[in-house]
Amino acid sequence: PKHLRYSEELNDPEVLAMQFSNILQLVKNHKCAWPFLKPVSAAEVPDYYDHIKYAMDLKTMSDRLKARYYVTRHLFKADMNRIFTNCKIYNSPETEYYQCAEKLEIYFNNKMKEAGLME
Ligand SMILES: COc1cccc2onc(N)c12
Repeated sequence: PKHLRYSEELNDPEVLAMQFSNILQLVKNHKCAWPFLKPVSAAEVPDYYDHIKYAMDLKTMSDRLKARYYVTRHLFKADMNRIFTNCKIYNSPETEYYQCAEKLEIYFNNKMKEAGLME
């Protein structure tokens, strides 16, 4: 029956890539995604890379997706969560950046749950 997700389909890299692509597109289109669309500029934020050793952004994630890097949901989640944790390390809670990270994280987790990728 269609509702049964056979093991190979759950882990099929092609199926996962499609799901990650759909979720990544939705996240990029969220109104709170704007601070995270591209790498933080060292020119605009000179001390950023003194604080943040493992930077991540949504453009880099798109490049990694295209390069077939995301072969498991753990790898995809790890990069997305890095975006949120970096933002909460560098920015204080009352900033728009921090509050965008919180809202985008809730949205991301809901989309992952809807796709059955959050167990
Ligand atoms: C344009 O994004 C930024 C500008 C300035 C500081 C920042 O911390 N985290 C960010 N995404 C960020």
